Amino acid sequence: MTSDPEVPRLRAVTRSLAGIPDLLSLADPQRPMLWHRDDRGSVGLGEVLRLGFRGPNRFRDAAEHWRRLAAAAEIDDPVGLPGTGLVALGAFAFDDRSTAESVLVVPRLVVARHRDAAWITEISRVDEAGGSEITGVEAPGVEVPGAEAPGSPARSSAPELPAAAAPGEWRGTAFAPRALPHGSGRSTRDSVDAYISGVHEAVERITRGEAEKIVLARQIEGRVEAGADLRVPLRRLAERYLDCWTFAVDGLVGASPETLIRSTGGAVSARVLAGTRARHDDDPQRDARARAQLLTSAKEQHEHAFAVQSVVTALSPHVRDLRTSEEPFPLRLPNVWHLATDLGATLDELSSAIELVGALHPTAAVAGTPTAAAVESIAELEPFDRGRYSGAVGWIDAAGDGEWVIALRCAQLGEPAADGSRPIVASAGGGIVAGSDPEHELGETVSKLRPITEAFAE
Ligand SMILES: C=C(O[C@H]1C=CC=C(C(=O)O)[C@@H]1O)C(=O)O
Repeated sequence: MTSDPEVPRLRAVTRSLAGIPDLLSLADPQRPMLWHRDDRGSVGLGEVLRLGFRGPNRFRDAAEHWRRLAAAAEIDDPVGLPGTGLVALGAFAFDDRSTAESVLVVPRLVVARHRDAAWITEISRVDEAGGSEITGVEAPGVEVPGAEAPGSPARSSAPELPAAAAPGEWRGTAFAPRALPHGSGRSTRDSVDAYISGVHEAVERITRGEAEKIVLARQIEGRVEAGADLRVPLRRLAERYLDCWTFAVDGLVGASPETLIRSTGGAVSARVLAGTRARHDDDPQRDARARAQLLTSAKEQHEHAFAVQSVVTALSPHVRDLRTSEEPFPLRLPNVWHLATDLGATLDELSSAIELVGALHPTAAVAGTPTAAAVESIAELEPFDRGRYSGAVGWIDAAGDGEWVIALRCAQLGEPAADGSRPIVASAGGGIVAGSDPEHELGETVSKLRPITEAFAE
């Protein structure tokens, strides 16, 4: 711990839990904060600190701020696993010019598990309670069911495992193509037409040699009723998309299959996806054909290779012993097949997970190749600000370890209107390369939107 007058001093107290809690049931029904995959994850409750960043330096500024915050923090953490002690969950915008804020949120309480280990962390501001002696925990000395204090310093009492909020209402959300933003100057009738004409234009740009790959997206929108229990769609995502990270951070909810970077104790890994075919669960032969087509399509392999190369190039200066799976493999999700490549490496320097995210973003899986030309084309051809869609979402701890995925298969909730209902916008896109067919690409976005449209259905 160091003293840095410019950052708030936080205190984090972590204790093991004797049992494994059901994380999802603990989440706030209206403002869930969640990071979850299979037998791993965490739920955040309340907010101790929110840091906002914008512009081209948002990753660098966030990494620097977090480093100072972590250095100044008092951490009482006998558990000592990645994600114990001080943590923040975060979501970053895709574009440098986005009006959407990139955030790091430090929850007041974190309940987490990693396989058979579970813990609870309580975080408080030292300065607010007037000195380093504060415990930041309620009812000091009270023995809390389910929480142990293994050999902890005397001044820390065990954080209290909260009760799950009672189940709330869920009546579903219907989505429709998003209305074109007012004054977008488009001659097209609606956002689906705008997407189709955008794909045509992207293919023309690629044919003229202005780029090799451009990832174009479209949006759909709906409203979530006042008081709706968002744990319902989150649980559906978590139970259905077992190979994905289900997340909820500052109103960004989804289940992403693409690990941008996982960095724990010097080991780094990533999963690159690009190349897609719709699944056909009801027709096994058709499904097998879709899988075979994906694996043998020169166009899909080409599109995938761009994405892998972009990650290898961006990661190489920060790691050694970089290895990739030999050939792209088919990743089966409930809605789509993807071509996937896993990467592993050893961290070569003291880069935090957010610094690695900043080095990698935007990969060719969400922007295209070459990056600058692709990002410009996206800004010109998509009639909306992507916000945090195709940005990064994940968590970081005081050691700089963390897990970050590309914000895909997701939707952003807005602030409540006068009647309490909240707007929600879901986005999905695909890589356009030479020879891409606009109707096929549109169909691919429908498949990629399924996790959200189905999770939010009645
Ligand atoms: C841009 C998206 O997916 C990317 C990730 C996997 C496969 C992709 C593709 O095949 O085009 C995209 O690059 C999205 O889901 O919105």
